[in-house]
Amino acid sequence: MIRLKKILKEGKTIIVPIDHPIEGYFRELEEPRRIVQEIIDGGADGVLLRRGSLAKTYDLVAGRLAIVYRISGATFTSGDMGDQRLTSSVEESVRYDADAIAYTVYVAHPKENDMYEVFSRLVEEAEYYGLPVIGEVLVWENAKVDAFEYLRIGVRTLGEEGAAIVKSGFPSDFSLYRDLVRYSIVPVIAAGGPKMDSPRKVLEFVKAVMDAGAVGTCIGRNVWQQESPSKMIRAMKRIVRGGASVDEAMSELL
Ligand SMILES: O=C[C@H](O)COP(=O)(O)O
Repeated sequence: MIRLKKILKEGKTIIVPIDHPIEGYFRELEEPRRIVQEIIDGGADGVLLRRGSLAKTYDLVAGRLAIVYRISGATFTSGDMGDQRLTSSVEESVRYDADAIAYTVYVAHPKENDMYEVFSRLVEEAEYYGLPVIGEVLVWENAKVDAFEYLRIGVRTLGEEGAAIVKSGFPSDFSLYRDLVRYSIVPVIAAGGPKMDSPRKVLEFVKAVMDAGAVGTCIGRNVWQQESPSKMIRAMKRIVRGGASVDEAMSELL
């Protein structure tokens, strides 16, 4: 699969998502071109984005970053981020030259099975075009469940249903993350989350997920909410691609 190789170069990847505006107001995303240029300068492998930001930045992205086209979403203002709907199609993704599509399933949500059904249909359709599907699994925030077990089952289910890569959230007990990755039958990349206390914490997190067997990261806010997103990406790359220590990677932030 040529498209997948553009994303998983030598088996590792750094994808930076900027698909957030549906989920709230983010000052840093006021100028998508500025952030995309930072992502390119940092040397990331791909950018994950929606229709509007892609249209605004296509000339920058083309030939420089793999396009991971986000085709699911739920608005923050709807009050239920877990109620993911399809926002595009395989056909449009191919027309936009996407290298992969990304779809999210919220496990423990009352509509979980509907989301899996849509996911499976997308895989079936995307396979025809050689378009990899990245499945994301998150636990619905209103569910009172054992997040680890739900994530582990979700990660495996997405792989069983044909995800090329699974992007996963984390159990609160991080030591269980390795077990979650081990149960997956496809490569796992780490989701990010709200901004951490310091750049070092971000790099410690990247180191921990790589040590636990992830093949890369799909981290947004903790990249583009830094003073220099491109430097942060370079530091992350030292760990993801070079196996550097956190201290070594920190030198990129000076
Ligand atoms: O698709 C990815 C999400 O928008 C998460 O990004 P984040 O690292 O800011 O949580």
